[in-house]
Amino acid sequence: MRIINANYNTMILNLDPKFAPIQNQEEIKFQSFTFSGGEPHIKINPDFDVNQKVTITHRLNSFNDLGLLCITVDALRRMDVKIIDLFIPYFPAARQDRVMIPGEPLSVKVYADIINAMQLNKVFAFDAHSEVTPALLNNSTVIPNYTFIKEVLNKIGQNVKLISPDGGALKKIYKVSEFLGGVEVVECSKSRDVKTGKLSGFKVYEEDLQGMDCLIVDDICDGGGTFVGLAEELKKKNAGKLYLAVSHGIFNKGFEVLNCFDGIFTTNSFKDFDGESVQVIGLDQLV
Ligand SMILES: O=P(O)(O)OC[C@H]1O[C@@H](O)[C@H](O)[C@@H]1O
Repeated sequence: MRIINANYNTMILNLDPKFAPIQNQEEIKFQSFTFSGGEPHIKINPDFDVNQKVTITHRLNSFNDLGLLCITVDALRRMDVKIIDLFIPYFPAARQDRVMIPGEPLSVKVYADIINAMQLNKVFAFDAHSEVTPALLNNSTVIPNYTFIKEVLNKIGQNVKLISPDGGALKKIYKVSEFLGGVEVVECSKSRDVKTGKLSGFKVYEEDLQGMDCLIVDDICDGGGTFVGLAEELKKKNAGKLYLAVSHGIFNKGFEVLNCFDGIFTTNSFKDFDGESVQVIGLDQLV
């Protein structure tokens, strides 16, 4: 999947310069800062041809990040830039894609509505949690996790089974398997207590894994409970080495809780990692 279309001249505006997922493309210079009242501000260097397409790349992990994006698009429009694309590595609130109990928001729609109001040319999102995100977003393209998982297999070897943690992930994992030339998939399911939302159990739909190495593939690792629980079930079925590959690494409980894994892989879509127990495949290698 390529965000840059060779038919256009494209300038990149990396709102988080450390992130820089698109390489070898000319960048627009800017200064951004926060006013003492807390409002974000940006000054874009006008020294570029506004008839080119501008692709903004930005981690939208908070409403402050969204605020900076909104004023950036406004500034570009006022400079007369007509074609603006956006690359969102981790779509915010993508998991809040349904209202479970009255009183909750449909947060993913709130973010999508705000982005739609900017009337962007194209919006790219990396491995959005469910099909709800692209359904709500205008002109959107989801960049799948295929090349990420391919890179992971390049590191751990091809002789693994792909593990889908739950029914929701099944459609995606079969596409990954097809992309990788038919790597075998093991289907699993997880159940939650309806009232508390807590995980209550896992099923692995294979009798005996016979020492085979297993790679669990999912979009997000948050606390890690899903993967620790599933790892226990896989071990009960005689799995060999266990690996975990998640597109978006939140890891809010750290890596100690995940020490049942022989290797953990993620991207820098959500944050950067420094000397931690995870192997990071940067999005600059994947998009
Ligand atoms: O178990 P933790 O890591 O907290 O949550 C991650 C899981 O929760 C889901 O939304 C994700 O798709 C993943 O399956």
